[in-house]
Amino acid sequence: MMITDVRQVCHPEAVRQFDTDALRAHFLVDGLFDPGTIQLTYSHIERFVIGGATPLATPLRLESDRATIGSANFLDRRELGVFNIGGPGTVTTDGAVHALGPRDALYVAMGTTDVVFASDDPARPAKFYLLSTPAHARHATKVVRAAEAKSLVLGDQATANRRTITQMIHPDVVTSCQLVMGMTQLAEGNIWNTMPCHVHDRRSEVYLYFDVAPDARVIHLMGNPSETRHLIVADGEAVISPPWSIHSGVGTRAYTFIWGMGGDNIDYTDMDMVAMDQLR
Ligand SMILES: O=C[C@H](O)[C@@H](O)CC(=O)C(=O)O
Ligand SMILES: [Zn+2]
Repeated sequence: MMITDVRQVCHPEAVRQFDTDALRAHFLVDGLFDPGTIQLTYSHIERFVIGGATPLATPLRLESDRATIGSANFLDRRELGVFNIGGPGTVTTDGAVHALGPRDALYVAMGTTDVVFASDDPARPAKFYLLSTPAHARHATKVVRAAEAKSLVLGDQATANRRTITQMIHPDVVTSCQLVMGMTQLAEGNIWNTMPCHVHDRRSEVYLYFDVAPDARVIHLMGNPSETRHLIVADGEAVISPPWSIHSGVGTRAYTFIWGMGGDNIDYTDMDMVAMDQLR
């Protein structure tokens, strides 16, 4: 499988000059859930691979790309987080079948040679969101059900950011090398995700927005706190957040997103809050 979408690292001083098309070309990832395909984007930010697998009647196998990944199997030196945002399906890792219902996740260990995605019903396909980072130790492959993960309810209706944060690939739930992932669901009538916002220069992050109604959008905020930019994001689209960037968003109505991080530590709370008067 050839990975044709490769994103380079951008210096924040360069990003200041980007127009809308350039910002989207560098930081927005769309087309992830093209039915019957696996889509992969390689980012030199944290060497994330961001992907979607949407199997129909034929199961789909995750293959490496020697030129991009540099190893025979995709996970020879990587770990993988899989979140199912579609109908029920299975992920088979080296012959072990893991059933993933809607919103369930799977941590896949480094060194797994064979990963196959399937849908239970092609008429209601599973949609597997994939996020992979380099890894240097093998930890156990583990299914994480949303109901069994760690949940936090944050924010208030008055500030329109009442939301449930479910920490799924998190040190209290599953052991990983550097990958930390979870899901944040906005309560009905709430639209802001993380605001006041933060940066964490030690780690980069990717947001995948979903449960976005066809006629709704999320205005994703990025950039240096004093030099913000925005991306208008539709359902099933992801945004790469460099280490120097804020990552926050406001929807035209409630939505859900999966956040995933890689970098220098796995401490979810390691964030540098940005004071409101620093934002421009
Ligand atoms: O570093 C942590 C991440 O930015 C997210 O987990 C934030 C988030 O889900 C939220 O506030 O709604
Ligand atoms: Zn963050």
